[in-house]
Amino acid sequence: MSDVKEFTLEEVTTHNTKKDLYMVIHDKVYDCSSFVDEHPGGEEVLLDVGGQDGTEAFEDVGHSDEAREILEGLLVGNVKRMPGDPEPKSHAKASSSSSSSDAGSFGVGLYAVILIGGAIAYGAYNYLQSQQNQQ
Ligand code: HEM
Repeated sequence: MSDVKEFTLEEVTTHNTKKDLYMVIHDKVYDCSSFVDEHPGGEEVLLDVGGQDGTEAFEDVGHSDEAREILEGLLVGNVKRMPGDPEPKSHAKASSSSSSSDAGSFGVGLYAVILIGGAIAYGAYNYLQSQQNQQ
């Protein structure tokens, strides 16, 4: 795709039939018409978000890298935001990155607790052993 076009959200909404199916994902416009029949998740779900912002639907499924590669091949342009257009749906992206960082800090915290707990247990064991040896 050498010529990257710009589409307003209004233009995208007109492409909402099986034969002419556009979808917005992360503020880019994809022409899914050729892929509808091949979609492993079925055509229904694609038709549901046809002409709309499918970012959340796409991200919620947790599509593979392969799916993202296919998506790149379907790219036809960028979204041109007009005043009054809804905000880009970056929800899924933002929440997944924040939740993964939450999970990350929780993981580190848990790791620290296990390490410190282990160290205390080891110390207590050594202490008891030395007490026993003294008797
Ligand atoms: C043009 C956009 C899309 C492309 C290129 C695409 C591509 C794919 C691919 C390649 C798979 C196979 C599994 C994987 O590799 O992740 C898949 C599975 C799936 N997709 Fe999509 N998808 C798109 C949009 C959507 C949307 C908007 C939905 C809405 C919910 C959706 C729902 C699903 C579901 C539910 C599966 C799982 C099917 C199963 O494992 O039984 N997909 N998709």
